[in-house]
Amino acid sequence: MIEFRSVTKTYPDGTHAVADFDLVVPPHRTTVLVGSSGSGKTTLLRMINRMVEPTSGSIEIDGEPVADRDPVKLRRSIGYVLQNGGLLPHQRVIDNVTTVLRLDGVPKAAARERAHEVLDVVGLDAALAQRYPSQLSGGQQQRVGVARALAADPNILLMDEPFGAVDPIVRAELQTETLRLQQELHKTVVFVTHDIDEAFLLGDQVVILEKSAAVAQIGSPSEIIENPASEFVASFIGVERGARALHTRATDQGTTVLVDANGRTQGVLVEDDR
Ligand SMILES: Nc1ncnc2c1ncn2[C@@H]1O[C@H](COP(=O)(O)OP(=O)(O)OP(=O)(O)O)[C@@H](O)[C@H]1O
Repeated sequence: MIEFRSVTKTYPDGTHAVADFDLVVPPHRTTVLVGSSGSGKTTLLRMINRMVEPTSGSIEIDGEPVADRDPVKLRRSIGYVLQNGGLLPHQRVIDNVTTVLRLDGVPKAAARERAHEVLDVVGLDAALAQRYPSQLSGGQQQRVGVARALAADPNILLMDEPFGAVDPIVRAELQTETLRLQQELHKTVVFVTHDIDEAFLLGDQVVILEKSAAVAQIGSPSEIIENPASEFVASFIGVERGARALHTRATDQGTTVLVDANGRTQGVLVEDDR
């Protein structure tokens, strides 16, 4: 479990990135922080692994303040995936993936074996291990980024807009892959995005943020869609737009279909006991 208690972050230039933030991140689930640009998502994420220090308040992992941990060891114990993969361009894929293991003192052969294992887990062909990052597609680079984050088998995985830089088709593929991985691995994932559809797809718990990381609503996707806490949330999740605003329409065949705000039929209404 990760817990934020009354956390604030004011950058030296006076920007209030985070003001009095509280959150419990449950273990083995995916928590998604979603909000517009500048709402403080990245700052929150980076305070978990001490890449950013809070101005006040505390962050605890399983009851222990991260401030009491050695920052370097803490960082190595937490998986971190960045938007552009964050891969070292002059190192082959295999060496990118083994970096943290080697720093942790794992012998070379064992580290390589583990790297091949995680590359397989994220669905990458073993032949790609010898390539340099620039010889991979954007989607493949992101998979390597995930493999590298998983190599040391951390309990916690931080993902900062990991699919922001790939095209919509690859993005959808990587999202599906993330859901599959999480069903297998049950990590405690904190995922940052500005895309509400991605948040609803991946999040067990979704945290909608306004300016300075003010919490607009926390809940499961169903809870938020069924009961938006404010006008801001309703508008942010697009209650009146697209696929979130479904209307029933009777067809000539006597069935009832659901039609979205653009007039496109999205499905058939089926009565059942669920
Ligand atoms: N090192 C810094 N120095 C000063 N201000 C900063 C620094 N890093 C971030 N900020 C400011 O803090 C606020 C929150 O930034 P942050 O990157 O956490 O937001 P975000 O929600 O992740 O945004 P985005 O989606 O654009 O990445 C912004 O106003 C930003 O300009």
